[in-house]
Amino acid sequence: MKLSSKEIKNRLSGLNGWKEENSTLMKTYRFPSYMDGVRFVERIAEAAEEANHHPDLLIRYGQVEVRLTTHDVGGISEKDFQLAQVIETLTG
Ligand SMILES: C[C@H](O)[C@H](O)[C@H]1CNC2=NC(N)=NC(=O)C2=N1
Repeated sequence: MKLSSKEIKNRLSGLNGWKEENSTLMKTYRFPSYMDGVRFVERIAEAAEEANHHPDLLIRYGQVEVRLTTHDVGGISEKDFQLAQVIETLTG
């Protein structure tokens, strides 16, 4: 269930701006306003509920940090990459 570092490296090349840090996928998204970031977080939360897979989210002024890891397996799994792909579609 946990992906190897080789698999993670390969999968990361298909994602824009994501990186691995301490067995977590992470990306920082930037927004013109604080509320744009909040609205982005709301869209992520809906997708997370849909997937039953939940990221850690940090809302800052003008940016949102998204961190994904699979607690059940203690590392990065397929679910993390799947949700990252979905999150990439939510920025528009
Ligand atoms: C029972 C278990 O908590 C659920 O299957 C889901 C909920 N959301 C989750 N989110 C994340 N990031 N990791 C999990 O292991 C996870 N488990």
